[in-house]
Amino acid sequence: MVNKQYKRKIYLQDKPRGFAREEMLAHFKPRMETERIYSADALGRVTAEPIYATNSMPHYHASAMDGIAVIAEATYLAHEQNPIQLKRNEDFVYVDTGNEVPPPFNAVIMIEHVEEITEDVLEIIEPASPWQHIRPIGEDIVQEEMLFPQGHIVRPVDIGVLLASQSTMIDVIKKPVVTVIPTGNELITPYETASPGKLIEFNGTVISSFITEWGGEAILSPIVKDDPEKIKEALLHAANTSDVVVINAGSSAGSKDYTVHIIEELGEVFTHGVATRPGKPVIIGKINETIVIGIPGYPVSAYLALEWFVRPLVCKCLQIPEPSRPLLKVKLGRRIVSTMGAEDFVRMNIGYVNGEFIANPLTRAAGVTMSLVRADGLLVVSPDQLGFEQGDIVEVELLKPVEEIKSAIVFNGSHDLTIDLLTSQLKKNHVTSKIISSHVGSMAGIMAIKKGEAHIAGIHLLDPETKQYNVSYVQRFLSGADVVLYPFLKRTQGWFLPKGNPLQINHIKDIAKKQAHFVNRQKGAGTRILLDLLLKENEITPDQIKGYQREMFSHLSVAAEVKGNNNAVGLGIYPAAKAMGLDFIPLADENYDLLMTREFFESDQGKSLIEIIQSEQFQTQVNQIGGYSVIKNPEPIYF
Ligand SMILES: Nc1nc2c(c(=O)[nH]1)N[C@H]1C(S)=C(S)[C@@H](COP(=O)(O)OP(=O)(O)OC[C@H]3O[C@@H](n4cnc5c(N)ncnc54)[C@H](O)[C@@H]3O)O[C@H]1N2
Ligand code: MOO
Repeated sequence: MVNKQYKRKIYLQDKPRGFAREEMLAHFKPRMETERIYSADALGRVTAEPIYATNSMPHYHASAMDGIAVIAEATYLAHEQNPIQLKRNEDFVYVDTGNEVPPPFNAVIMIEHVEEITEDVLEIIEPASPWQHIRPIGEDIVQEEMLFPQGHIVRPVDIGVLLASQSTMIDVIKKPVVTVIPTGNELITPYETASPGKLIEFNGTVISSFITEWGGEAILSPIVKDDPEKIKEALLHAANTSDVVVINAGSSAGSKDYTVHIIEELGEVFTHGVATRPGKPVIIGKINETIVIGIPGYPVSAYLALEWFVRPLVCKCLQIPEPSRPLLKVKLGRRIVSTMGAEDFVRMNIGYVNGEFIANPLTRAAGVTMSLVRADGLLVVSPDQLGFEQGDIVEVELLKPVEEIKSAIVFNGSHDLTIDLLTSQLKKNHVTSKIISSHVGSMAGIMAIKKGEAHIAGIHLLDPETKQYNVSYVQRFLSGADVVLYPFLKRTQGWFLPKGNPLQINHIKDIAKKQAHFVNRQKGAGTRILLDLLLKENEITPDQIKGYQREMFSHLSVAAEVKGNNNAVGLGIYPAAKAMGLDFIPLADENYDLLMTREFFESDQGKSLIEIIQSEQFQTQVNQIGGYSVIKNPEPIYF
């Protein structure tokens, strides 16, 4: 059968997110079904009815101590001058904690308060009051007492109470069924071999995991190809078997983005496009009584849209309020620009430096999943705002616990593989410590220290005049600041070449001559400064270097780029070349040092870091990488 032609839809709406959500919720009539389940399996489930205790706890009078059960009235005359003797089985019985206190006994005396005359005769010198050290029936739970109202989310302690009172089965709200359909001709499973143009399908599993975490029952459909008939079939089946359907990708304006037309054909579409960045191309519609949501393919957009639109539906089904995140006031380390008319969601790194929470935006690219892994918070810029200035105090939604953010060491500047080793060693020695690093290049690292945004910066900046590393830069840019330069590593810089060096590059002049594709680093990176110096020394201008304008942000990304292109060449450190299996021609040894605020250097965290750096274990690990040597017990340089 020939597929019906669907016209490419180019103009998306810019509907306010709140409006789209309310409109969607108004259309959604949850099934309100309940089910009876074992209390032992009820973790995280929502009670459908008030729950009453089936039995009391304790369900008999129980001794609260190890000792003897007595009749209180028979002990009243006991005192130091008038010890009373008690006969076993007549006046007392031995009881342990939790044993029944049998009638007619009505009090317990702790074993350490009795004197043993013989095994069967004891003496006491203090009276017991009625019911002392006894847990009476129902002390904890009384039969028929209401344990939980309806709408209660069952926690581990709640399960204890349910079982203790023999309320072994309870009625809970049925989990809403959410079917997740990943679409796209280009998608393969993570277990297949990847090749250019083939994308690994992971959104489906992430989306399903979110739904499970929120209390829904996720059904992940197999990948559906960009074929209108196949999509229609999958949507119809899902709509018939679910409360909510999430269809991923194909939501935008691409030539194969049919989803919106198909939903329109099978039901109705309320929204196509919301006024948010990212996350704009969202589709919201309905097939019969099932809400269908098309969420954008880009992972960050997808997960945000899922939280905006699918979570409210799950919560509505479960009749629970939507949780909100804690907020934290932070100072902005950088200016944030936002588009007028759209709500902006900016992933933020937050550091606690010099007693202040400083937040900096992470990449805004919607395809960078690591940004969500790394983000400490989310800054929401409302549609009527053009953004914020550096230094503004703003409120961010927290994605991580504030204690974790507060105890993190903020590392900035140039990236080095040994920093990852340092991070893991620190984590091993001090479980509560961690290093969060953003790789912005040496110069930006110096600036971050200057602005109070980082505790440490890794720097390797060659002064073209003195041919010395780092010191003159710190003097120039941080004069008067209370900082310490800790000499850390010597590492080998050199040319990155595809295996076998196909273009036979042996010198910087060869790069220009042979028109090799050079993979450059960003301005301010130490490696870039080295390159610019080499160009100058050899009287080569940047326009003679192909690829000079395009900048990468780390040694590893340069190496990855060189690996993929036989005409490419890059400049960087040996371990990155080794990691990617490239050829490497050494050029120079450089100093990679750690610039720290003096406050951090002298703090306990600073001291443990230095201790790790100077440990034999760490130095052996670093030597094993190759191309490195850690400087042993250097003199810190104060400015
Ligand atoms: N001309 C225009 N192009 C695009 C627009 C636009 O307004 N005009 N919007 C852009 C925005 S914003 C987004 S977001 C995306 C949304 O695209 P789709 O929802 O149609 O998704 P695809 O194009 O199929 O995929 C985009 C991208 O997402 C990743 N992806 C998709 N599915 C999965 C999956 N199951 N697992 C993991 N990753 C997935 C993948 O990287 C795709 O390349 O459109 C822009 N274009
Ligand atoms: O709106 Mo898209 O969802 O930026 O990535």
